[in-house]
Amino acid sequence: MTTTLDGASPGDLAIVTRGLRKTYRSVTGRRSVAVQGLDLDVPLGGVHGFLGPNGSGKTTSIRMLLGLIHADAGTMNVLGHEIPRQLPAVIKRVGAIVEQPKFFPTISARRNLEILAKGIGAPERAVAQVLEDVGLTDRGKDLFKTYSLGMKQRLAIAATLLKDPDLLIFDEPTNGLDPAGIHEIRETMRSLGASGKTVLVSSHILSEVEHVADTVTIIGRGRTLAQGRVKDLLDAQATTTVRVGVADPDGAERVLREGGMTVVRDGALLNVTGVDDPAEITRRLAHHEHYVSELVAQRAGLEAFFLELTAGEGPGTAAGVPLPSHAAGHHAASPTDGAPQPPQGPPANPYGRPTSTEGGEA
Ligand SMILES: Nc1ncnc2c1ncn2[C@@H]1O[C@H](COP(=O)(O)OP(=O)(O)OP(=O)(O)O)[C@@H](O)[C@H]1O
Repeated sequence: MTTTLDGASPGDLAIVTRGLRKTYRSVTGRRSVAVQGLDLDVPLGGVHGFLGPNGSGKTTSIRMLLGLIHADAGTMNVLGHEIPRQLPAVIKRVGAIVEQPKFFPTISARRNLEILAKGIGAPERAVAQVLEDVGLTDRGKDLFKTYSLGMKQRLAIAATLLKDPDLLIFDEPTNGLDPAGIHEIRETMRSLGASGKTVLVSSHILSEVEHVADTVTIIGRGRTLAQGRVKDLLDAQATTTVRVGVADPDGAERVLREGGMTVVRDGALLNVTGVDDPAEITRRLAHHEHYVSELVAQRAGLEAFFLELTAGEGPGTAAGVPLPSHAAGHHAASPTDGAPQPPQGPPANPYGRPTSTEGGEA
């Protein structure tokens, strides 16, 4: 199924892929489809989350977009240029962190950037600017080896900014960081998106996308499951749980069940689903002389939506799941190969790693 960002015209999009496909072949000759018909629409400006379980094809897709590996089929367009044919014309406008960049540990962060700037032909004045962009101006003189992991990652982002790119692509940029480091990177991504750049950030961490991204593409098994504005995807969720506190939870539970609602007990509290309007709960309980002391409607988060969408979409599964009718979307390079595989049962852990990652391009 194809989902595209609602109302977006090609001129509004930083990245467009259609039917993108990549198969890997393992050393034993086994083929596995890493990306199977990915449709990706990334709007210009802002942060776009590229969300999927481990092994769902995010890195492979990004590598194809950056011309690091070949696609088997499909089309890619980055900033209006056909990839890979017109890659040389656009690559200067793209900054990416796909693997950890190497810095010299015993020289300062600033000096590292100066060396890099010289190497890529960026003006020297860009160094001060990018240090400021990632909030490292005050620590620029410090040796790289004294940096925390979060600061190292921010320096990596600063390096991608030297060319003043329009499009930034970060593959799992917060991996391995502690909460403070994650916070730093999120802030940096948000401010880059707010400054008008397009940031594509891949993640298997739902809260990352929920907190940072304006729009999101959710993938499973190398295919687009849903795309859209994060807010729209959340707003469209039907499942609302209402948390209810009453003096007599047993009696209230009975009354609500008789009314066709689903009730799950949480100690003295009741978690109620299966009701369109929470007011219906208070009405029904009051009618039976149960008076509500607490009532909180809790919308399921992106996490619940993601788990619902990707159920049965663990590595290797070809089965699809229905998309929400509103689903729309948008944005992203060493992989292997494969042919379509028959649907398999849902994995015990939707975030489980694939059992085999060996292989090369088919
Ligand atoms: N070089 C390779 N050779 C063979 N198979 C590969 C290779 N690279 C990736 N794969 C397989 O392709 C599938 C997609 O992997 P990919 O790394 O693109 O997913 P991902 O969504 O980025 O996962 P993660 O979040 O774990 O990084 C996986 O099943 C993976 O094992």
